[in-house]
Amino acid sequence: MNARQAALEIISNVLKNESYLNLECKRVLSTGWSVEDKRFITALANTTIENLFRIDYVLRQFITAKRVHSVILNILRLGACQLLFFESVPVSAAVNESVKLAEKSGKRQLKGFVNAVLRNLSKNFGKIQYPDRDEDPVEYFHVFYSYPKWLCEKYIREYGEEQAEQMMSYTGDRSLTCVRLNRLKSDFFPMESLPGLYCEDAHYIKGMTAVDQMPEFLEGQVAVQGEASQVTVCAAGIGKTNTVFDACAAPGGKSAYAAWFAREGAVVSVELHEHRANLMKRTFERLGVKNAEIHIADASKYRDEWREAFDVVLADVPCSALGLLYRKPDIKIFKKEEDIPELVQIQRNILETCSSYVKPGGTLLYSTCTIDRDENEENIHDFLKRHPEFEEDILSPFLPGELKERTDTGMLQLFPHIDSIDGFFMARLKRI
Ligand SMILES: C[S@@+](CC[C@H](N)C(=O)[O-])C[C@H]1O[C@@H](n2cnc3c(N)ncnc32)[C@H](O)[C@@H]1O
Repeated sequence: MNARQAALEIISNVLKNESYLNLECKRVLSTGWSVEDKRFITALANTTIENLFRIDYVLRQFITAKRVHSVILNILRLGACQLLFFESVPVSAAVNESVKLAEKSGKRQLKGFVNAVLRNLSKNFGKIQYPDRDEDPVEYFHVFYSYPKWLCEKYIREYGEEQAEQMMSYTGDRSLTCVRLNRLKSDFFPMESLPGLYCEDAHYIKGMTAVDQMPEFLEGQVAVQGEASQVTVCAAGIGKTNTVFDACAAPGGKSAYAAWFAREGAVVSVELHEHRANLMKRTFERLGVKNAEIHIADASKYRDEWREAFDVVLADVPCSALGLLYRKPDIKIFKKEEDIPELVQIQRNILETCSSYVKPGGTLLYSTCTIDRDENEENIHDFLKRHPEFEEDILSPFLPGELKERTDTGMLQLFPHIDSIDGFFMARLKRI
């Protein structure tokens, strides 16, 4: 298998099975590729998925056939992606390798078609038409930034055109991976890195294609954890002897960090799905977490044994993950507007149940990795209206570094294009 065949397998599986792009990349890249190949395959698969609506829009200007076989369409998508976004790939390589890919995929008879479409595209770059931005900004954003129309409408409505465009055009630096120093195993960061933007324990490693193969990862000195997720745990203000309840805990990133803060206390980590709870068990073993106990359970179902038992309750609820779109572009393709009301209901049920586990005087930290007012601020307003025993607790004393300046309330919405980290939301509530 060559690099383009690998990219074809990745995007075909993602688009056909709605499987996660990062997991498909990991699976296909797990065997015998050079570092250069890994980088190229990852970049090609990611860029194609990230720009899928735009690539399809451009291709439609060069395809006259009514229907195109799915394998050929995916080959054309990869070819067009190289022509549009990969300056380092010569036009001849993008076209010829796509033609070869058609043959290798058993579609010899369509080699001429692939050649004609891509050659035509390469000769007519200047004539590619995009929707008119002034006439139809939603259509323009949808095509140009490859965002689903419902989300373009929502962000323009809620944030205005200028900020919506900044949100959609942000890509971050894909060569950096954020990891956390695991102080349970090491007092100093064991490898070359760039410092975190806000958190003391956050470090960025450059150009690493498989962090989970590094000895420092396998030995548990570092944990792969985005900086926004680390900020969320800091925002909970967990003390050394605290008892902590983590309602939606797998794969265990926040629980493991909480276990360090509460190193003379205890953590209860609840997860609905057994296979994800197993991932968390392995995370804890690797990181040397000994004070966290795993329960496979539905956090929205009340358990009397946990009533008013915890100093800190983390409710890092399942969400639409819109704050991760800049680095997980497959979410843009598959997330539907209709998914949100159901998520809101799940989030409210979990928040409702888990709030009763907070001791009087204790803290409830609600968080999501999304930018959606219904799942974030609206859930908190609804909760506070019905629970006078809770009040917003000012976040800034608990936030690291410059984030202290980002809010003067108990809530904070982070934005990738403003804060250069994932678009998390957090709300800190105190039980009176
Ligand atoms: C956003 S992820 C949590 C990430 C985790 N807190 C971390 O930092 O690694 C949400 C998790 O909640 C789990 N989940 C979904 N519904 C749940 C429920 N009703 N009770 C408990 N866990 C649930 C999902 O399986 C998923 O693992």
